[in-house]
Amino acid sequence: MSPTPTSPSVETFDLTYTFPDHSTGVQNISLSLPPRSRTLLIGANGAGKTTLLRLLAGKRLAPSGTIRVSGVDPFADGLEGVTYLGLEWVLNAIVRTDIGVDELLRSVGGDVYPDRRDELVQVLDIDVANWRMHAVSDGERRRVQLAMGLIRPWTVLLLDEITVDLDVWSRAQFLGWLRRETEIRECTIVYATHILDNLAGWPTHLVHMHLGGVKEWGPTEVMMKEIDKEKEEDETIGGVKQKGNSKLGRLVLRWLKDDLQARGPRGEHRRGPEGWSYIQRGIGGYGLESKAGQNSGLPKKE
Ligand SMILES: Nc1ncnc2c1ncn2[C@@H]1O[C@H](COP(=O)(O)OP(=O)(O)OP(=O)(O)O)[C@@H](O)[C@H]1O
Repeated sequence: MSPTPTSPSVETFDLTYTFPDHSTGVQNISLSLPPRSRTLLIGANGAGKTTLLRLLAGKRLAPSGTIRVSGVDPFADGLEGVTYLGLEWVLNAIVRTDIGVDELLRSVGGDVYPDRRDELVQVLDIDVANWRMHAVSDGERRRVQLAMGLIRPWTVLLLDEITVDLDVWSRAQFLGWLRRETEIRECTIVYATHILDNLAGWPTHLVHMHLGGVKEWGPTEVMMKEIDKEKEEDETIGGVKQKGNSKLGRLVLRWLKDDLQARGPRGEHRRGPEGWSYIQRGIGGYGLESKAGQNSGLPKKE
């Protein structure tokens, strides 16, 4: 018999995951995100956000005792109520076929939860009567997909950036709806995103990931303290003056800049007495040096 889920908290205990090719996906992650929290996972490309979300969703096997979602192991117990919306869900072929939105929403429980269906249709501005899925824009298709994924009431929602196609207004409406969900019922959200528009004031918690680990995490107001004290600076990044960014935006830019400096350039080439060598700078191979450059199309010894 599967255990009875408790309140929707998300916890990891010194969680480390190694891919089948022996590279490290995430390492030594300990988090405790309370029920009704809205957590943003922040980190550069390759920091480990998707890997962590997939582990939380029970889609990858974590070492026993390292994850508890609503008090149970999501892989072993296949917890009801956990919704994971990520790339594989977005790529589902059905949403490109000649099918009407009404039929599609019915197929995922629209008639069982009519109030939620109507609310999502309104928030996401979906034309149920006229849209056919083979003839809608990318953003329109994404809105229908979001409605499909969210109609059934979830207790833990794991979102891997899937709002990229939404226009700014629709995304703001959608984020507001997610926020209300955590305010009116017992549910929890973990959201990995690079897009910080309209997110100021949204997250209750921030998790900063770097090279598969969590560098820092905690309630947003604690994490923002450092930036709250500062005067807005005119920092220039990529030749553009960064005036006007939200405090959250400034904090994240600083984190990513520090992370990049700490990691160093990818695949740095170094020329030694025996020719070019290649310094691997990934999670699994940080700082390891090999002679890959000699046979790999990298610059050759002159
Ligand atoms: N199936 C896999 N096998 C081996 N390594 C993988 C696999 N999937 C991802 N990785 C590696 O694990 C690391 C973390 O990847 P992950 O997709 O979790 O990053 P991310 O933070 O979600 O990045 P992004 O912001 O680009 O989506 C990367 O270095 C990636 O190359």
